[in-house]
Amino acid sequence: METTPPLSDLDPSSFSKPELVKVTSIDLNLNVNFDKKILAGTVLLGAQKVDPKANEIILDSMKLNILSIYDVETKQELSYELSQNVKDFGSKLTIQLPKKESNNFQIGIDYETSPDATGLQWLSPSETAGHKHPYLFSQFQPTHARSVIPCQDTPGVKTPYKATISAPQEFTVLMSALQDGSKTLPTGKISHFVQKVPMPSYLIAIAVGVMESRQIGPRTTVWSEKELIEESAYEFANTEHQLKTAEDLCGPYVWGKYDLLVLPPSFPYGGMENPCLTFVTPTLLAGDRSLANVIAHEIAHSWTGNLVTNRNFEHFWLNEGFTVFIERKIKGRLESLQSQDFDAYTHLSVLREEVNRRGKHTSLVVDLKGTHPDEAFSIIPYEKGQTFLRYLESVIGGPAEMEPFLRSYFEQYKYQSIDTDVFKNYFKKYFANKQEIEKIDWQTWLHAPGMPPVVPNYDKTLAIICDEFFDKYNKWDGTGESPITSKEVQKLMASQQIYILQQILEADPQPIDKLKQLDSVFNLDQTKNAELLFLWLRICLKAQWKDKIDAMFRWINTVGRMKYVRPLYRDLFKWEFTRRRAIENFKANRQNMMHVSAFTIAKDLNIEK
Ligand SMILES: CC/C=C\C/C=C\C[C@@H](O)/C=C/C=C/C=C\[C@@H](O)CCCC(=O)O
Ligand SMILES: [Zn+2]
Repeated sequence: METTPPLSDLDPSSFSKPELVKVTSIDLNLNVNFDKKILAGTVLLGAQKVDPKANEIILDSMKLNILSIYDVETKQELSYELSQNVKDFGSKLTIQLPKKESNNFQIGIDYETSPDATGLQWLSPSETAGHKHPYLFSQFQPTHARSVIPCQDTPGVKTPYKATISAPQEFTVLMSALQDGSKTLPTGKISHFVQKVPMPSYLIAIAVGVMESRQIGPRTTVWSEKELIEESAYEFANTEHQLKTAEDLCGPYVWGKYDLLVLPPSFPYGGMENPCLTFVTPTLLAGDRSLANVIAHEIAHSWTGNLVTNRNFEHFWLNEGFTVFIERKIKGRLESLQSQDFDAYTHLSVLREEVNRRGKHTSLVVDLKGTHPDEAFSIIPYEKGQTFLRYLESVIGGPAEMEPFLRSYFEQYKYQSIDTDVFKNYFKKYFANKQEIEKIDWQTWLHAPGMPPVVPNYDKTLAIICDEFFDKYNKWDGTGESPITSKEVQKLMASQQIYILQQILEADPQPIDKLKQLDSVFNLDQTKNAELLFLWLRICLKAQWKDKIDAMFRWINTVGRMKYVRPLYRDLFKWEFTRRRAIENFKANRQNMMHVSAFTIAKDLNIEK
């Protein structure tokens, strides 16, 4: 009986042992039941012995109601054991393999999910924009696929998948796969999907809702509820340009379609790189395309993460650091090198805040034994990871050297899952003729906590303009006219306005009268830009501006994106005046949050279950 967190040599977050018998394909046939909030049906798993002596296959599962397990060929029932549930990691499912000559198996599992499956969010009509129909969406990264599918829930295992999903007639079903036809029957609608490219379980995704769509490019359709479809089509109109630029940088796009799904506001992340169908938060809908860099980020994952995948989440920086690095290169090519460097430079202060908050657990490669990846999640693998790659680029002679290397690395490791040593060795081999690589301190960069040991020499043209604005504002005593005017501010890019607010947030708490002026100059109470609103609310909280508290609670009760909600909850918790209300508000709303948000905010607020 397993009672402690998994401790496999390959993945400390999974019970599975693909080194003995590995899953080679997944074929789902599930019915969506909105009344019971469950998915029910069958999964057929293709499996292959890796160790010829193995006689069982080990899977991950979490709160699944397993009804029967059988050999698909002979229909013979297979005996299995489901271990006790280990908090946050689920249960180990051990299935005896049928005795036969061949090393290949087809195992059928009839099962149902639990209404509180951690990987699914079931929304009531009132939680959607249309207020008429329920909605279902998934978020499987890092380890929540096991709450929906009995599988080897480790990024070390990649498989193709197929799915047949039955849902009520008026609903659209979308998955991280290509659509393979659908038919409407009196009993409901049946949709078929096929994903031929092998991928890890965390990239399987499903959304079911009453939606509309608009084609916005030759390979891109944007989906959302009717209420957001026009805004979404406008906001993401540059997707094909971003995708083409990414192909120039990284090589051919192998996934066929690149669709976008704009989810209801409770979606916990900015975006999730589900293949063929990126999921995004509606907080990207700024009205001026200023937050569409998140789409470039998700596009970049089509190579970094989805094609070349971290072997387990201790090497998450291989997914995210590379993705931010490519995302900024896309921006560099589409806008300017100054914008590319501005993004990298200004995110150093976001990185610094997180490094200071987390202290010692801030290395690039992390130890996840006994720690759930959702708990370890932070901006560090993103920003420290991209800083490392930018440093490596400068050491080997710049983009003209680094970009061909990146293409070669993607080509070499596509469809595989790798760890940091694989990358390091490939880099060293590729640049073996360059003496400069001897000076790279791999140990410090990869394994030491803290800020990056070297900060690249970024172009600061766009940042200097912001520094001047900040200095004028900071030196101002708050009397008379504001030294910065709305006319001047409107001429700045949204990212520059964001950076100015970031600096104000980092400075000492501001007098409220000065903040009133700042509000009117930046038009902050009216802004549609969620980044600006987020920083504005934090600045107001830091100033202990009591009149703003109700607005803050209203926002954190509608928006689920953790990037915003977690720091705001932490700030509200820090101030004694709002602490109790923050805890009570969280307790009253946690059942409407996705599992990952409730799990991490509870930890931020020191609340045990
Ligand atoms: C050092 C980190 C170690 C382990 C973390 C592993 C997995 C992280 C897991 O919690 C899931 C992450 C999913 C991320 C999805 C999208 C993000 O890129 C969004 C970033 C924040 C945002 O923009 O809202
Ligand atoms: Zn990412």
